[in-house]
Amino acid sequence: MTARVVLQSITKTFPGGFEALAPIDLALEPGSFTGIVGASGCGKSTLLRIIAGLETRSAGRILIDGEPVAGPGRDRTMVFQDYSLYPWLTVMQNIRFCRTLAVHARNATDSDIGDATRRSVALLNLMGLARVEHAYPKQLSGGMRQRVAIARALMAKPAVLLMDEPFGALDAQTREVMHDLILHVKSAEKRTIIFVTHDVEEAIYLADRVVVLAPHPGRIDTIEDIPFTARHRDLRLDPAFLTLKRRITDRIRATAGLSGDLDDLKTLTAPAG
Ligand SMILES: Nc1ncnc2c1ncn2[C@@H]1O[C@H](COP(=O)(O)OP(=O)(O)OP(=O)(O)O)[C@@H](O)[C@H]1O
Repeated sequence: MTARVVLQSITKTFPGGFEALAPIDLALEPGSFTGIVGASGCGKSTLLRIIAGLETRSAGRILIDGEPVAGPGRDRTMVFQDYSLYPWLTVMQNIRFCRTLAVHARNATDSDIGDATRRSVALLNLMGLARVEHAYPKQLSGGMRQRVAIARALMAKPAVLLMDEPFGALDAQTREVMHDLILHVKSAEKRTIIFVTHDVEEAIYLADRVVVLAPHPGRIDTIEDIPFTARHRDLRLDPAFLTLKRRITDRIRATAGLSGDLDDLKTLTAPAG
């Protein structure tokens, strides 16, 4: 299950009058993977939270497969940087938690329970967690915890998966493993994915489209279609990849009012002689 997501003139002004988002218009095709990047404070998380229904919008509409949505719904789930797992539950119990509540609330049949069990086992395998099914979050590495959080987010078969800096707290090697895992999830699960990150390289590697937001107020600056069809380790060293990375990084710096790049800075600050 996947969905077309349309943002129509979404704005956000926080109480007190701070304009975080100017009108944002964006259409995301079913099964697409959109990376959102931009300078710190440009409104990436605010936009994602509005799509999730965790933050109110000041104006505009969100359409999921043509239907306007207000507030959170099971069609959209979110993965945060800090895992937000329940420490007193095992890996499997964490993955099943929301589903267990939903099943009890609906006076579930044996068939509902059977479906939920099959789904959680499939996700456990998909995320490479079978070995740690009975472990508690504190016994896991950061990468493993984030796998649990992703599996939990996928449990309800959301049409839209929202990810806010999900790998921001992980070391470089673990991030690379997670990148390939999330691409595997994308091909296995076919969700519409929106992924916020500070890391331009990560956005290009994962996404088929990268949206650059400009700050003050947050608005779309540029949209880059990512032309690479296959992902592999060496892609990050491909000249076309590096050119794209440079172009997006330059846009972010320009929108933040930084004109020179780091090489200029080194030249300027290098000792004379
Ligand atoms: N509850 C709030 N009340 C007032 N201002 C807020 C609130 N939440 C966020 N902001 C402001 O809105 C702007 C956008 O914040 P947001 O967290 O969405 O940016 P971001 O691009 O995700 O930032 P970062 O990259 O640093 O995580 C920032 O200037 C922030 O200070």
